[in-house]
Amino acid sequence: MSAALEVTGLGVRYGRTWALRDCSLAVPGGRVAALVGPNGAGKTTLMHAAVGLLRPARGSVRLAGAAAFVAQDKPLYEGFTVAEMLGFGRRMNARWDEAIATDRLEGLGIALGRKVGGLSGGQRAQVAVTLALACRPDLLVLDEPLANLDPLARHDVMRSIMAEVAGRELSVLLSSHVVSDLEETCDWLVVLNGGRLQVSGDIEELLEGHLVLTGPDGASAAGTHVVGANRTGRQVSMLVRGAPPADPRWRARRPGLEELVMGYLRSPESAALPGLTGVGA
Ligand SMILES: Nc1ncnc2c1ncn2[C@@H]1O[C@H](COP(=O)(O)OP(=O)(O)OP(=O)(O)O)[C@@H](O)[C@H]1O
Repeated sequence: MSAALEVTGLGVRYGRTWALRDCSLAVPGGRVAALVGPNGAGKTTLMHAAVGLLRPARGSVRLAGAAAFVAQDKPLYEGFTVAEMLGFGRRMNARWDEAIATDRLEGLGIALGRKVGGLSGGQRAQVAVTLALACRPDLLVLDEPLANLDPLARHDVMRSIMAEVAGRELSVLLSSHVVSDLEETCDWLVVLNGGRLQVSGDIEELLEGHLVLTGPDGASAAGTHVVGANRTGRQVSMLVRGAPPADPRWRARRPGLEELVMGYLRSPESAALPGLTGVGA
């Protein structure tokens, strides 16, 4: 399948400060891509550039179709009813599909007559996602859709997004600070750190292409690519890419998604991008 989103040599700056530099990535169609990184990494900036809300200083963005964007603060009119929000969406979007919106809200048990201001955080997130889906996007871009939601609501929102991806030709790019929320749902990982792209790839291939090694300080790491290392007393724990080193004192296991992300974020100079050995595109 061709790329749902292709970003080439992207550079964005606010005044004199570069928020994104030399960012190139491609998210294949039909994927749910997680965009993670610390505060100020450039996630919102990348999303804004992807959906055309800002013009990059350098590089280009290519989308396979139409994109819909849900901003971080889920802008909804407090005084409107849900039905009035749908009316607003209908008037603003030529591609609007009313049945998508009403069926989804009915399935979620959100009555059209409810005032937006009286909805819970989870219900507001669901209404915002519904408004975006009713525009029949090919790419749904969600900036921290799970922020301020309790664990149950986070799970419900992610599960409902998964159901949409399974039911139609849709790709999703969503940012989050809580990596554990993404593990079940996302199959593509993009890590940004300090305005630079560190990781872009298929999550399964990334996890299979890395190992966590633990062993005594002084064990040789020759023959492997070290992403980052942690020392506790005389023990060393390392995230490595590719084959394990020959030294038999190492114990090796596969990393979890959070360990992989943390390993890269702690070592901003490391990168796992298509074309590097041991990492799938
Ligand atoms: N409108 C703006 N004017 C000036 N600087 C900005 C503006 N928007 C973002 N920045 C800066 O650009 C950098 C990237 O910001 P961005 O909001 O894209 O990061 P983020 O990864 O989404 O952060 P967070 O996780 O905190 O939402 C930061 O250093 C931020 O201060």
